[in-house]
Amino acid sequence: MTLTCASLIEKYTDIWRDATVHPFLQQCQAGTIQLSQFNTWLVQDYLFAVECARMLARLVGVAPSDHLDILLSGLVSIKDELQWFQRNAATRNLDLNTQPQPTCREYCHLMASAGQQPYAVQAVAIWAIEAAYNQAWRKHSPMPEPYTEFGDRWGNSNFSAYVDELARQADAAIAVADKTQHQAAEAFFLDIARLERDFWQMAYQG
Ligand SMILES: Cc1ncc(C[n+]2csc(CCO)c2C)c(N)n1
Repeated sequence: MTLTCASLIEKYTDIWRDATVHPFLQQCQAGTIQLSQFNTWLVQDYLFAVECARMLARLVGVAPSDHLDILLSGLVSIKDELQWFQRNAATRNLDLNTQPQPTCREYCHLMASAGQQPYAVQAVAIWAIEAAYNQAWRKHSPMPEPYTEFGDRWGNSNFSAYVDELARQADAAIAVADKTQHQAAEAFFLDIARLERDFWQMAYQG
């Protein structure tokens, strides 16, 4: 089977479901999530997003020029998103100057390590990270207040279109990559799916 972003989701249906369906999200939707659980997620996801911005910036350094437009639009969104996290944390009196928990730290290390990979592998990895979030929030939408803005941020159709573009670019890069790169891309996909599940679980444990 030709390796594509869609084929990875198809091959690993159960793993992908566990990455995108979790009691944390279900209880946000039911309005029963505890404040400490939600706040843990918010702070740790901010720390994660900072490292994701660095990963995306490294990708800009190695991407073919016709892939830059999409990647740069992602960087602009992250700029906005980091400020949004900061505003949200201030409203909730949360300190963003916090240590990452082990799962967050492991995920950040994985993103840093992607920098040593060829462009095609990095392109699959960034797609998987963004696609997991897009699908997770979409699968649990609509979110009631006060979580509506969170669901809208990552479940909205503009963000879905961005994720589709990332998949298209990753597919184009992987189509001309060798077997070693295919294997590395698949390994990153699996690590990302596992860490997405663990990240929800980390927040759930408060
Ligand atoms: C655990 C976790 N996984 C994926 C994302 C998705 N994501 C990472 S940075 C960013 C900003 C705009 O592209 C988005 C949406 C996340 N936030 N947290």
